[in-house]
Amino acid sequence: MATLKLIGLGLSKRFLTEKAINEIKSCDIVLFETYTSLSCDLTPDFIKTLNSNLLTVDRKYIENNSKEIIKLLSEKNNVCIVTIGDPMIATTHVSLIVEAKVKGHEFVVVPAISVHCYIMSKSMLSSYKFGKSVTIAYPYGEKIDTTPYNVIYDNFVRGLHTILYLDLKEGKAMSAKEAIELLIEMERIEKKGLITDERVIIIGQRLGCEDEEVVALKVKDISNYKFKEPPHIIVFPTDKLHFMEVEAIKCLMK
Ligand SMILES: C[S@@+](CC[C@H](N)C(=O)[O-])C[C@H]1O[C@@H](n2cnc3c(N)ncnc32)[C@H](O)[C@@H]1O
Repeated sequence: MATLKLIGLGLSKRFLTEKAINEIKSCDIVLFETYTSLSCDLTPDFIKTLNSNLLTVDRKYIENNSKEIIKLLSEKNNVCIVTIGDPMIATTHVSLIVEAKVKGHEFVVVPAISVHCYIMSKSMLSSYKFGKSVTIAYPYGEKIDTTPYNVIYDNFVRGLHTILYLDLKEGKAMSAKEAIELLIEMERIEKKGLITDERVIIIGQRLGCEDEEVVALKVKDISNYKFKEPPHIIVFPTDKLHFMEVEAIKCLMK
């Protein structure tokens, strides 16, 4: 019997906890999954300085190789899967824990600062008023899936804010500008009046890094705004704002 550990790294080196460092050092095998998020400085080379027995793994490895991971555990290796951000927020590794537990292994989850709570905090909006989150994905061929638009709309009319994660596909991270262009396309299809020139959204760029930036912008000003390199995340606020939320957004306006 061995232990499967899901370890969160936080957003950057500055947010790596002592607990995560000690757990990584104690693993027999470290699998660094690099496909659910990205960081300015948490690289495989850096994690190797904590534990040299590291393998960088992609979605295919994690999703198709659960047998390999269970085999490593059966050979009495403590296996650690390390993830940027929190290992359980907007990632899907829980099935590995369930499989390991069924086979008689132990598990440990090491939480970490997630981009989800980081942007909630930096947006200064009421944490009680966030609805379902959604990912804006690159279109599949010509087809634009308007699910994100409808999730935002449902939250919006219920007085709830929406966190928008942006797609990460084959190493390419979607920018806030690309995401807004897709939402404008979705508005052309759905026509519910959600995405207008005057609508204000909040954009977090490179959160947790030295050069992070959180700004509120009107949709009409996005095309001329000089964004930093991704990763980016968006908060789409409802228009049913508390007066203090109105003031908070003014503090972020460019
Ligand atoms: C699917 S979420 C994974 C979240 C991760 N499990 C966590 O808890 O932080 C990844 C997306 O969040 C956003 N993101 C992640 N890190 C970010 C950062 N440091 N700054 C801005 N956005 C970020 C990007 O849109 C990225 O594609």
